[in-house]
Amino acid sequence: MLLAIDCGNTNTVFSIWDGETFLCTLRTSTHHARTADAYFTWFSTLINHYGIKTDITEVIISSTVPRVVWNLRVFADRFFDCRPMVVGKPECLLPHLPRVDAGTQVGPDRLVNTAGAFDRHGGDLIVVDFGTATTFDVVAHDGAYIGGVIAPGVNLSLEALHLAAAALPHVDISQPQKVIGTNTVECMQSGVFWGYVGLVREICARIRAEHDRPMQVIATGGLAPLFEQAANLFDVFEEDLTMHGLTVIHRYNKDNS
Ligand SMILES: Nc1ncnc2c1ncn2[C@@H]1O[C@H](COP(=O)(O)OP(=O)(O)O)[C@@H](O)[C@H]1O
Ligand SMILES: CC(C)(COP(=O)(O)O)[C@@H](O)C(=O)NCCC(=O)O
Ligand SMILES: [K+]
Repeated sequence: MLLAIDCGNTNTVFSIWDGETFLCTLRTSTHHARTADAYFTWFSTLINHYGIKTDITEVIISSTVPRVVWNLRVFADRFFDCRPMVVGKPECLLPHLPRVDAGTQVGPDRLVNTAGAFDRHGGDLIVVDFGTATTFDVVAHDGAYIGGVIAPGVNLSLEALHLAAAALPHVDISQPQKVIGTNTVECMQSGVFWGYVGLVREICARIRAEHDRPMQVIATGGLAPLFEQAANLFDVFEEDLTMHGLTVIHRYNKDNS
């Protein structure tokens, strides 16, 4: 069995893949100081709690936070007796090489999303991932990542208002009923929510105009469903896209090693 680990700047997600389905998905906050032993204590507690029978022999990691990789490597080595594949490292092959400026480091999560989306939908895609940042990954007709857009994340934008302005409270995102807010919280939610709808629409339209081939928009990330309900922004929402991409890259490496 494969343990796929997707470490974002806010959360780290672990999924167990038995070759056909994900047996479970577990989420913890990202902390670079968390030790391999701490990961295992947390992981084994939840696995036992859910009564999941696991036989993990392989691990693949994608991390947007370079500092956590060392402890995750120790975790894989100590508890599953394996050397993990780490996306972005030279020894981890990609089905399609990114076409970007020389020397550019593409976020591994974006390479993984590209692989996952191409496997399911073929090429000419915009993958929108609502994480700490909101990323738009452009997938060419042949499956290569060819660039994209990085925008501040939804919660980051709300938090920035709170941190920078003394009178603005911490607010959770939700879809306001109206655009014109009649209290501070509604005004903030309106600015971020409807501002975001506009951001996604405009960026996708401009990518489409530059790309000059028809494109599908695939959305992923915890907050995507909120926007899916509000406006016709995406063709598909796939919660497990990043995890699927990790299984695709893992299989590609097995087949080509
Ligand atoms: N289902 C959800 N509902 C509401 N907020 C969520 C949900 N999933 C994630 N978030 C929030 O969205 C932001 C991005 O989370 P996540 O997608 O885990 O980011 P990353 O991949 O960058 O770690 C965080 O602020 C997180 O708390
Ligand atoms: C843009 C990101 C911060 C998004 O990370 P996330 O929101 O998933 O935590 C990450 O993909 C990253 O660090 N990228 C490196 C720069 C690039 O992709 O061009
Ligand atoms: K992500």
